[in-house]
Amino acid sequence: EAKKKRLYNNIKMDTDPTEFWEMVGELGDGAFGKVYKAQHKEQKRFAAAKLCTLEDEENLSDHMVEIDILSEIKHPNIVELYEAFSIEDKLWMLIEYCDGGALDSIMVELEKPLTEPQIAYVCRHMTEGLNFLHKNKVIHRDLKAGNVLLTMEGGVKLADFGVSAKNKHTLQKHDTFIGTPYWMAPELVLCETFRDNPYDLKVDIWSLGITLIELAQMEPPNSEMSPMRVLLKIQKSEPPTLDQPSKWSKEFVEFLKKSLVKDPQQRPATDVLLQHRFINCELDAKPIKDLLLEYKAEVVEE
Ligand SMILES: COc1ccc(Nc2ncnc(-c3cccnc3Nc3cc(NC(=O)c4cccc(C(F)(F)F)c4)ccc3C)n2)cc1
Repeated sequence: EAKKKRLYNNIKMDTDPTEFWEMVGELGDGAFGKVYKAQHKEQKRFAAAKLCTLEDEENLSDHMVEIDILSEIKHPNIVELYEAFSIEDKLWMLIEYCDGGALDSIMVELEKPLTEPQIAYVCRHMTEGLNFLHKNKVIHRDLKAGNVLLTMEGGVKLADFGVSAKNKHTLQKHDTFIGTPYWMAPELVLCETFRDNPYDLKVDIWSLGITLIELAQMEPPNSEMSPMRVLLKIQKSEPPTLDQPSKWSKEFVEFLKKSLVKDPQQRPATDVLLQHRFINCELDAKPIKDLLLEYKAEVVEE
């Protein structure tokens, strides 16, 4: 009963969020349900509001895990949960609104990849966020540019919009859902039934490396292949590399070589990567803020 009590103390029960928040736009209508842009009636701050209609007890507990994680994980490089409401069979989650949007949409809109200074800045903050998640025994499991949000003042926030978001805690029951395979670590591909493996947080280190290649080339490696073919390729091939290594600094090439190691035991943890010279230096927000100004100009033009 205590656990149930704890689970519910992060949620305002039998309260309608529209008492406090005004829905001012729509952000998405995906597998996860409807997502609105909302503004607090008093504080005027913005939020992304996800409405989940609860089918059954099971998916309520799934949403609870997500709320539980986001309630205990407060870090500048992880999206912040402002508050959650439950009313009848509806569950609302209000997340800090990141006005830059997701990194993959920015590259698609601008039709170009990121520059190395932009990649180094994003990589530093993604690694800080991952480090915090891992210290709290949370595995992301679906790291990719589409799950990285930016803010106009240069904030970089890890998010998770995937349906796999529910199975985050290592103690979660085995999830049957396979995440997007392109970013998947070899050991995850090898034995999909892999569970409670001590190195399982190392899967995020591999996906971080794949995400950096995605930021440099707009697509992850093997994106031209079908998801099924990719699973086999990841498992039997050497780790992927940048298409044109000579175009990039040796620090970047070396950072990738470290994160994309097939054996999870040999793959470095986040605290080791944070010491690497590719990201352990003065990183300026300006390149990312310039990228966002370009992006906003582009979007306004349309
Ligand atoms: C289309 O243009 C835009 C412009 C701005 C934004 N900004 C924005 N800012 C914040 N959230 C969102 C968002 C968009 C679509 C769906 N969900 C969004 N946020 C959100 C995220 C979550 N959950 C997580 O991100 C999450 C879940 C589990 C674990 C984790 C993590 F491991 F990262 F901590 C993160 C829950 C509820 C919501 C509303 N979108 C998005 C698209």
